[in-house]
Amino acid sequence: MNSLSDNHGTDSGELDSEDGSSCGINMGHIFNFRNEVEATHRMILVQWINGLLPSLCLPINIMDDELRARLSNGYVLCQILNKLVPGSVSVDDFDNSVSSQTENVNKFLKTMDRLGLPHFKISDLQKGSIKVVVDCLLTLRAKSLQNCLVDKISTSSSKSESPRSPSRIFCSSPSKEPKEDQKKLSFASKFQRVLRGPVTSEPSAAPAPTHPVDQKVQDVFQLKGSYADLSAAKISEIMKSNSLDNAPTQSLLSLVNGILEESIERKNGDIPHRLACLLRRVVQEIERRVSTQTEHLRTQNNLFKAREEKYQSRIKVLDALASGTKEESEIGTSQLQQLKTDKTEEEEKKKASEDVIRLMKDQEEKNMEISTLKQELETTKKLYELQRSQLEAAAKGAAEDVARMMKDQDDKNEEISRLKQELETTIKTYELRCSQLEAEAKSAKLELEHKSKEYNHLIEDLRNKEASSESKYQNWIMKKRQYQNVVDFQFRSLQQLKVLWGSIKQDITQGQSIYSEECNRLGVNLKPLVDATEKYHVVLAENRRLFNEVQELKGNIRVYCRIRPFISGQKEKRSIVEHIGENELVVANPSRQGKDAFRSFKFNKVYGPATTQVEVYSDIQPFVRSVLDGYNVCIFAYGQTGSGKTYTMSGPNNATTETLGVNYRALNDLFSILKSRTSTFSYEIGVQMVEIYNEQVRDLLLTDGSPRKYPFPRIMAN
Ligand SMILES: Nc1ncnc2c1ncn2[C@@H]1O[C@H](COP(=O)(O)OP(=O)(O)OP(=O)(O)O)[C@@H](O)[C@H]1O
Repeated sequence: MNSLSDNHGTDSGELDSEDGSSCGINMGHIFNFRNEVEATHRMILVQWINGLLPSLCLPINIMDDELRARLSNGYVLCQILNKLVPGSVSVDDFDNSVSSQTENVNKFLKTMDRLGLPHFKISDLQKGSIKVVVDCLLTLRAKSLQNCLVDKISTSSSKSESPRSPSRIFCSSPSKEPKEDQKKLSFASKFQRVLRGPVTSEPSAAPAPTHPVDQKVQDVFQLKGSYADLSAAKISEIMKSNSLDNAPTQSLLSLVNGILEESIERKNGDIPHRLACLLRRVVQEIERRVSTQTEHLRTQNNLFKAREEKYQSRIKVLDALASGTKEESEIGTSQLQQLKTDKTEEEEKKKASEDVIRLMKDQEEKNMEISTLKQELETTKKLYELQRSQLEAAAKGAAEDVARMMKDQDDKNEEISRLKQELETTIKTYELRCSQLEAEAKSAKLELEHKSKEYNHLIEDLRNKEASSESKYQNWIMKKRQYQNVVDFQFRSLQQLKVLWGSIKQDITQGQSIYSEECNRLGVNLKPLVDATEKYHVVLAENRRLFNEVQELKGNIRVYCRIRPFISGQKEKRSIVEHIGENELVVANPSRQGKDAFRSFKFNKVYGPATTQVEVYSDIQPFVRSVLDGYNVCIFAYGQTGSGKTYTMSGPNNATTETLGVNYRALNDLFSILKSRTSTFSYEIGVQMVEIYNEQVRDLLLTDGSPRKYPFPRIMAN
């Protein structure tokens, strides 16, 4: 790409597609086109900066990163402003520190803001879009070029403009040097007038150039000397013609740069009026071309976007069709292959047309083609508008179809995924169930085999049992016969027993009659015995009566006296017993003399110290029998302490059969006689034990809490 006009012609040719449905432009070409435009803008900017600051020597094909590096310190930006309006920005010596660079950039941006020019952000200069920076500087360039020309024109044509009129926007600080301050104000005024000037250039409607004038323009472009030497008539002739319209943009830029460089080299900043007019005309032409091409590029860009969207939608449709059923996939694949083939052919065609167009690039024919292309461009524009509307409608419909198909496809995919999940779940469940059933079948099979074996064993057992049952049956038959024989034998024996029982019964009957006869005979014999027994009881009662009468005759109250022996520790000398008789006891009274020195006492019987317990009880025993015959008997001992009462009645401690006292012996006799009379008499025996002490009678057997002292609640009297 050598110039803007070249781009214009080339791109217009490329955008002429065969029809709206199959345009042969790919996305890579669109991006290349954009990059080429941006590269062109960068080249214009670099040329402009190199013109202002020749010492920089920026390469014409500078890349974004390098341009960013050169501008990021802000020093170059401030230098550009100072070059356009000297002293507008105060810049210190170049300092590589970040703060100094940021300060320089801020100064530049503030100045741009004061001038009402578009500016960028510091971040754009550091890592953002360099395009924003380039556009800003190109705007500054365009403004400065156009309005400086206007200023020059107005300055040269009318020297009456007041130097005091400019705004004080650039006077950030009061200057101590009046001349310098006045100079700054003058340039600020010029710049402000520049900003107030027309921005858009008037479109050129010139007809095709005539050949002689074009030759003059070529001469101007190829001028090696000073532009100031150009005659006013020549410039006027160029201005009046439309030769500038057909001139290459690069040539126009070279013309402008040449005039500006010459003006700078002359250092007085003055540009002849005619050159200023020429410059303005050239700049207007350049701006018109830039504007036209920008609009054209925007249109093409939109067209490319529409076609891109269309292709994207078609690709999506084909992808959707490809992801559908197998047949649709094959059809979509074939269509996609066909489309790719078409695209390849179109690309080849496009490359071929590019080659043809490049070969047909001729500087002489280019001017003619531009006018033709303009008309074609208009036609193409209309066609493109029409196609775009059609494509937009088709794209909209296709987008809706695609959206609907995609939605359907999504629904189908969701349904398929859901069905797949259900199928997987069912398969897993089926497999699990199959495994369970297999396991159950295996276990059932094993169980059946086990049961079959058991049944076989049972059948074997049953067969064995059947055999044994048969043998048992035979045994039972044999036993039955044996039992039958036994029963027959027993029946015969029973018959014999019956016969025997009859004979025995007869014998018993005979025995009974004999027994009754004997009983009668015994009764007859027993009667004298009964009479004798009755007589015996009478005799016995008489005997008891006589016995008790004897006892009464002996005396109802009998007093016996027992003299105990000396016990260990007692001295025999001190005994007062002088004589012990059968019924008499004589004791001495040492306090008396004469016949009163001895006293004699009479008793039923007197027992001496050597008398045994048996001898004492022998005189008491008859009273025990009287008790059982119904007489009241009382036996009690009387005497002073230690005289031997307890010994006589109970016996000593650890008494033996020989030494037992009267009480034990009386009870033994009592129960003995009672036992002998059991067949004839019934007795009830009760026991009461009392104590008489200090004329108080106490019941010693009461344990129920009732008072022990006499009178007692119940005294059993037998
Ligand atoms: N006939 C006897 N032969 C041998 N020892 C006897 C005889 N009579 C009593 N004694 C002895 O004399 C002591 C006193 O006897 P015992 O306790 O019977 O007297 P007591 O009259 O019951 O006295 P208390 O009135 O004080 O109870 C006892 O040691 C007892 O063994």
